[in-house]
Amino acid sequence: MARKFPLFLDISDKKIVVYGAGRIASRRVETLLAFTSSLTVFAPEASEPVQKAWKEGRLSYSQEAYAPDSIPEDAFMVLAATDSAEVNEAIWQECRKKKILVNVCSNREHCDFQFPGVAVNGDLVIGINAGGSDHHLAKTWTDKIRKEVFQDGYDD
Ligand SMILES: C[C@@]1(CC(=O)O)C2=NC(=C\c3[nH]c(c(CCC(=O)O)c3CC(=O)O)Cc3[nH]c(c(CC(=O)O)c3CCC(=O)O)/C=C3\N/C(=C\2)[C@@H](CCC(=O)O)[C@]3(C)CC(=O)O)/[C@H]1CCC(=O)O
Ligand SMILES: NC(=O)c1ccc[n+]([C@@H]2O[C@H](COP(=O)([O-])OP(=O)(O)OC[C@H]3O[C@@H](n4cnc5c(N)ncnc54)[C@H](O)[C@@H]3O)[C@@H](O)[C@H]2O)c1
Repeated sequence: MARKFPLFLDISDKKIVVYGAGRIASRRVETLLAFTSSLTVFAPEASEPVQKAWKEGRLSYSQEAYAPDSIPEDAFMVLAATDSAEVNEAIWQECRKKKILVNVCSNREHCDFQFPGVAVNGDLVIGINAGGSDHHLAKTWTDKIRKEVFQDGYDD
């Protein structure tokens, strides 16, 4: 796979739609909430952290499964993160048709962009990507960098 270019986007006022609210979607929602409050989550069942964020008014949540041809035309970015590869593929197809940026967590070939490991501390934002072929490498470096960022990282 081609090496990916890190792009630091202002997504604070962009509409982002996430399908799924399980382990993977919740991890990604938590990351995104550090950058935007314009997030809508669709899933029949939502994890505790997603429900909590919803009750706190930090995101919108609809307890609905993905329905064909329902993705908002004005969505800037969509994450297909359900536990059904078929549903994720259908979301991918619809986004391609509507020219919406899409990430499919179950198929790295169907990602306009890959979701990075992220470490944030104030204005410092570090995104990690290992190309998609070694998820453990991405996780190892994300864990390492997060530790560094939260220690006194300014000492040399
Ligand atoms: C960085 C991070 C961000 C995040 O997810 O938040 C991330 N994956 C993380 C962890 C992780 N991923 C997987 C496991 C279980 C591994 C195991 O058990 O062996 C673990 C470990 C865990 O979860 O602990 C499995 C997996 N991952 C992908 C597929 C599908 C495929 O490869 O086709 C499958 C098989 C699913 C299945 O079996 O169906 C695909 C992608 N995962 C990506 C990102 C994208 C770029 C990756 C890169 O940089 O190289 C990419 C390519 C596309 C995308 O989704 O954007 C996060 C680490 C940071 C953190 O932990 O915070
Ligand atoms: N990219 C990654 O880093 C990574 C890592 C591990 C697994 N995965 C992939 O992620 C998928 C999801 O894993 P998980 O652990 O989050 O699953 P999970 O079982 O914790 O959550 C699944 C979620 O999908 C929702 N859902 C199911 N059908 C839906 C539909 N039709 N419309 C909307 N939402 C729907 C459920 O309500 C639930 O919220 C796995 O199947 C695997 O393919 C990706």
